Amino acid sequence: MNPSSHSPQRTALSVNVNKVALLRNTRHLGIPSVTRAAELCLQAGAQGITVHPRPDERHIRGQDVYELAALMKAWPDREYNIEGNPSQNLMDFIRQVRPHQATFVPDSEDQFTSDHGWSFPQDTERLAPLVAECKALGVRVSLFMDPVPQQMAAAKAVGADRVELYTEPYAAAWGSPQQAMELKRYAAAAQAALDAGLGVNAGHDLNRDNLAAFVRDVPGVQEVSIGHALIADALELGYAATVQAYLGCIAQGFVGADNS
Ligand SMILES: CC(=O)[C@@H](O)[C@H](O)COP(=O)(O)O
Ligand SMILES: NCC(=O)COP(=O)(O)O
Repeated sequence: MNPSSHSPQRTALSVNVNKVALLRNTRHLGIPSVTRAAELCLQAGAQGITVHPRPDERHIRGQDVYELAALMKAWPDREYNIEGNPSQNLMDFIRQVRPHQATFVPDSEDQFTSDHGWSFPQDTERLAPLVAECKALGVRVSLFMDPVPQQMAAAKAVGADRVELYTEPYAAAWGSPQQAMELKRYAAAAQAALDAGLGVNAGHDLNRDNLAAFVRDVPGVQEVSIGHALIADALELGYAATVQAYLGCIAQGFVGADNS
């Protein structure tokens, strides 16, 4: 891999606070607070906050989306990223809140968790007007994608600014003999995205073990969104120490890529 292919900009960490809301929703007491969690992560240096308000509101609720939007106004140099399926509830939030980034994810209404990306050309006709609407609102669009290099030009053609590489297969292979092959697969997909003129985000099941190698070997990753493992770590370490640990993994990856 050619380290010079990396973006010189260090990968941004966007903390997904879904799982704080999941715990909060098991009582009617308002604790733990989603906005307080986000604020502590931003204070610790996270470059952004991500939410995935699913239609069943199993974790993030509409009110959380609006309260976080208000919080983010006090952090103008940080990014608010809202994920979801634009054929369900996502576009209403985008129109009202106008976050920095909308990440389109092809999940069904009752999906357990995200497990695949968009497919082109099948999804082109459906996505094109929704991507265009986001762009007209001044909202960057990222498309959740499997690491398939051949799909990246089509993601660009539909109007997307970035793709988010779905990293669960990499995370599942981490520490096994398949890890190196998976990293090559993601590196090829990222390079194809960069060659198509897209920015590259990544997320799903990234954690303190697998993050540094991903950032080191996959070119040009502008942003990782991390929720499940990071919030689990925060239960043990606290938000500040956890965010700093994840920022440390990113820094470690950049040093490994000779890119610090
Ligand atoms: C697109 C993606 O990978 C994340 O948004 C993930 O789906 C988190 O959602 P849950 O927290 O509901 O699993
Ligand atoms: N886009 C991925 C995300 O926001 C968090 O995914 P996970 O870390 O909860 O698997």
